[in-house]
Amino acid sequence: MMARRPGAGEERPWKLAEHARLGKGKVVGVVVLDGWGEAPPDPFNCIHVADTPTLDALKKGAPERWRLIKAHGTAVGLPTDDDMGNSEVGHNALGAGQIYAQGAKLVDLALASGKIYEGEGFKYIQQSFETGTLHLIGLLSDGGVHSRIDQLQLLLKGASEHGAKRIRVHILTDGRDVLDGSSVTFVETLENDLAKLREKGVDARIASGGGRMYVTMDRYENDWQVVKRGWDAQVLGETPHKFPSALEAVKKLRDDPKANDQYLPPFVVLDESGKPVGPIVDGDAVVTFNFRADRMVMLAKALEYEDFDKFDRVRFPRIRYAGMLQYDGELKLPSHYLVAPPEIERTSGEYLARNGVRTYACSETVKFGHVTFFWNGNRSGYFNPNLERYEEIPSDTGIPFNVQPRMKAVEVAEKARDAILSGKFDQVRVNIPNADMVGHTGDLEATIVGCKAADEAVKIILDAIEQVGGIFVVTADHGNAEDMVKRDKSGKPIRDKDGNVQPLTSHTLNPVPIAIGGPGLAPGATFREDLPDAGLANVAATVINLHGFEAPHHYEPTLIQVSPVPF
Ligand SMILES: O=C(O)[C@H](O)COP(=O)(O)O
Ligand SMILES: [Mn+2]
Ligand SMILES: [Mn+2]
Repeated sequence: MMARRPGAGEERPWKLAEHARLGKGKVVGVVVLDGWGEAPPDPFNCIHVADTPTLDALKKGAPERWRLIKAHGTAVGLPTDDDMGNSEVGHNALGAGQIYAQGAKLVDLALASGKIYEGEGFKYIQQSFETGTLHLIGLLSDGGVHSRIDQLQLLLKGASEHGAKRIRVHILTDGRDVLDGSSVTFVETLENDLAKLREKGVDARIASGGGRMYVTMDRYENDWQVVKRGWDAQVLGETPHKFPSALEAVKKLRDDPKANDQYLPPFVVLDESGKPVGPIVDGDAVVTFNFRADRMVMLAKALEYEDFDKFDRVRFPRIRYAGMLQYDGELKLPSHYLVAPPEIERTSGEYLARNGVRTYACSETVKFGHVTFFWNGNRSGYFNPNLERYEEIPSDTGIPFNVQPRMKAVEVAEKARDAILSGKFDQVRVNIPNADMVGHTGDLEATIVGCKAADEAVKIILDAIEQVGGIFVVTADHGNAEDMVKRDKSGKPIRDKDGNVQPLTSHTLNPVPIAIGGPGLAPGATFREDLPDAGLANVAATVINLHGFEAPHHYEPTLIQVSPVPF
């Protein structure tokens, strides 16, 4: 159910009413376990296999304070209930307390109605079509987390019908939100579409490519070299790997036994005379066709900012650039975009800041923006710098996360512990990344180690909450590590003729747990039983209650009830 939003003219005070039964002044620890879903026990359920005494105790210890909530599909604003959850929509829902139609859906609607071609962003890039090339850069898969190939197909068709005569696609192979190895089929599909466009007289080709985790799609400024590798291929047309076609590139590069879609090296496609077919030059138009923000912001900065010192761009072409969406509402980046992003407003972070609640948020780099930027409705920065402190622990760079599966979980938890014990904060919020980041590698052994580290991190935080008489909320943003194998329709792992299974690197459709507790929680506070379909968006009202306030009326309802406890 979409939240009821206040209508025009309806008064919308920022001051929150005091909760009738829950007091103020307790420290509330909010832990988001990234990629931690609930699934039946199974050898491919790494959370089940891992030693996780802290989370097990929450589940078994107080059944009236542990439950499951929905974290995928329409419950988090995605187009359908076949869409797995992800960090962006998950943290948006957790922080905003309301369900917004998300980027994937907004782009679907704009493409279906044709409104995308009437908007300012498209009209802006269209000015380059007469003399320049239209470049489309983004993730090539049907994962639906950052982009969708069917949207790219519609955009290619629509752009050519609206005047684009020369189109170059710069692909990023996936293997993370979809199965490893599927890149070959996606490239074949795209090559077919481009061939059809060529038959219609449009000069359309794939110009460059690379694996998303090694080329372009870094996030939160963890490693600018990733973006530079993409820049060299997409803008300069210069990479060590050169091929006559993208299909050949992907097939040949995958021949290396260590290769996978996520980490394919960058390549460019050459024409018959040995020249790159599509470097980006003055007068061209560029669209980054991912709808999701986090892994496009860095490239958007490189494409848009005149002043830029993150790497040597060598050439800074004068282009017309538009994002599929505007990726950062605070930075207004990029300034041109094809589809207006969801206007996520009146988030719990803003309400709490305006009601004097002091907040500390922390994660390591690869998830830092999740508990800050996504949590606050895709808004970077503080609501009130005097009340908020956001701290980032640098993530490991240059290695896949199965190499160091404990990641910085304990370091993040120790920062949270110190913040809890300091007495300076009312809310201490963290994201613990392991189950997700290691789960995405498809390495089961490493994921089990990662889940154990995440459990240890939770214990450190719960111990600190115990010490200060506080309250905890432990939940997750979507599933991942609880199901690590490709299954058939009946749920059985699919085995090839040698008995091997294929690891599932993506998120899942599973619900996630939420647990509340701590010495500061009112004895009569338990989960309600009248909200069987509750999802992540119900968490914000819950957290606001635990700070001693009633939640705003237009929020999804709180998960808790408080019965008076007789003396
Ligand atoms: O960007 C990624 O790492 C994956 O596509 C999605 O993972 P996340 O939604 O947990 O960030
Ligand atoms: Mn996540
Ligand atoms: Mn993930």
